[in-house]
Amino acid sequence: MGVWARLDDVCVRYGPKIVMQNLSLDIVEGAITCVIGLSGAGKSTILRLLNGLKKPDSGLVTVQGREISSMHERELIDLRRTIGFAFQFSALFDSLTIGENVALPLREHTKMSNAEIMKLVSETLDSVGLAHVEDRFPSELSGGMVKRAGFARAVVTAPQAVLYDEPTTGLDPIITHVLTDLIVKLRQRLNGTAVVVSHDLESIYMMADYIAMLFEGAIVAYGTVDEIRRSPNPIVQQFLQGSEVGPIPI
Ligand SMILES: Nc1ncnc2c1ncn2[C@@H]1O[C@H](COP(=O)(O)OP(=O)(O)OP(=O)(O)O)[C@@H](O)[C@H]1O
Repeated sequence: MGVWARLDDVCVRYGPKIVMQNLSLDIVEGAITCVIGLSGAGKSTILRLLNGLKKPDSGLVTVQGREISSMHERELIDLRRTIGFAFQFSALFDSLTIGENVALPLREHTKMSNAEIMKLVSETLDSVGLAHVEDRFPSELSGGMVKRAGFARAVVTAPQAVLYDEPTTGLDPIITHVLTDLIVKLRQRLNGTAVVVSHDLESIYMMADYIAMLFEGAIVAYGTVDEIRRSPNPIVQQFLQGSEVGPIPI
């Protein structure tokens, strides 16, 4: 199994605060890796490292075999064309229609004609179960539909990898199930890699090929769903059982 991206001995600070210490993690190509952990553990920072939005203070970040931590912005922009990002709150522009929101990456990154763009937008919206909403505005859709539109925008350029930040947070169990299923289907359709930051265990158990658990900026456990569920590590077990993790020495 290939490696899509690798974090190697990465340290990250925000000002004086150390949020990641000597973290190493391989993201397996063609798989769904879920990153779990308590709030503030550094999960979103992992996504930002993977698309070059955050540079590590030390250590290496390699994506598709290229070391990106020392890349210039121009090269990073090229890299980001191959990585879709589904934001936590979808980040759609309220003043643009759903069709125009989904079209944005195509208008920015390709030389496709308007007709080609609108055709692809319509097909992509169809593939996330949102047919015929191109002319509606985000405020006219339900929370679950807005999330789907955010997924459509993340995948419209057929990226090699898609990063999802809390894709199901705040949604009811039925919509959570549908969106989780959609992440699996989109990964298959793109034949690519997905990294999902989530603390929704039901959803993670449904979709994860691999789980990486973060605790205080370090990986405390990594493995398949079964391996993580059977982990003898008390930090993992407390997290899975939903109780607060106390100051356990690691
Ligand atoms: N731009 C920033 N400036 C200062 N501190 C930051 C910044 N971004 C993140 N942090 C801090 O870094 C730590 C890790 O943040 P991160 O967002 O990666 O955590 P997370 O696990 O995704 O949390 P959550 O589940 O709450 O989104 C947190 O303590 C956060 O307060």
